[in-house]
Amino acid sequence: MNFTKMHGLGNSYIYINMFEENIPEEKLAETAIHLADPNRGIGADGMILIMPSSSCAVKMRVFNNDGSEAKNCGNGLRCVAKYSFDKGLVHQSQFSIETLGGPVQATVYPDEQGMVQNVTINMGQPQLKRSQIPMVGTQRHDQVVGEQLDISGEMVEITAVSMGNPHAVQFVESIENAPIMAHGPLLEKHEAFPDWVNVEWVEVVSPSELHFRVWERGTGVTQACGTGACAAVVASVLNGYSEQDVEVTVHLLGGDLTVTWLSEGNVIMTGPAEYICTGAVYTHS
Ligand SMILES: N[C@H](CCC[C@H](N)C(=O)O)C(=O)O
Repeated sequence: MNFTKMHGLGNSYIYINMFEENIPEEKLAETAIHLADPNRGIGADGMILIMPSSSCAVKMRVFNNDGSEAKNCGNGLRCVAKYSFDKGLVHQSQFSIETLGGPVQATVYPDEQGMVQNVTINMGQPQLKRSQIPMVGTQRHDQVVGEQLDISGEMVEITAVSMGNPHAVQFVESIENAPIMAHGPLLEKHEAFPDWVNVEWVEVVSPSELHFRVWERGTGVTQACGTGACAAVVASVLNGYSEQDVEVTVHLLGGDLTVTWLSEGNVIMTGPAEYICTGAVYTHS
């Protein structure tokens, strides 16, 4: 089976062009685990399928390296957009991409050689209701902003945002001291999140500049999380650290994204998308 490995700020996935390849539905999870395995496969944060769509130009499906499927992936969307334009799956520089979390709008910026370096994705509106995260619990408010959560006897304060996939954002004084390895796994599978959750820590530099780290659901620590960066900016506005219609630079481990939460509702994310390699991989029959 042919593949293309790509990354967005070091968040890498094995991309399969399903216009040319086929993986049976019941084999998708195990194939993602195999391809992402650095010892027995290729090595990446997961697998992303680029598929025909009946409603958009192309469709994206995302699988973490534990085989779980996610409804959205910001770094993946930028790479899907680049691949689709470069390989002629689409012929305009603006087009729609179907995700399990709903359609998004991509804009690619080809350079003089016609190759795409940067991509903007209109991610649509964040979901903020407790039931939309989803999050369970007996709290009164329908939005989860600065809510206390008990993780093995330690209280943390989280703001929950869905970008099609769930995120729990914490604001910390110093990103360097964020307890990522200690708290990440505990929060990822916390009973308050029936579908588990992506966990982010944010240090506010200014209303237009954030430091960001992430423990991803189904993967663990990654270099970058595009939907997480969007969730972090939305949470920063909800907590009064930033404002809508202000372009925020988010410093992730793997590099920077710019994110704006427009007052009309949509979240706009811009950043790079890069090829690593292409090849053929042996898959178990
Ligand atoms: N781990 C995520 C999927 C990948 C999202 C991330 N890599 C991004 O760039 O948004 C989840 O289970 O919701």
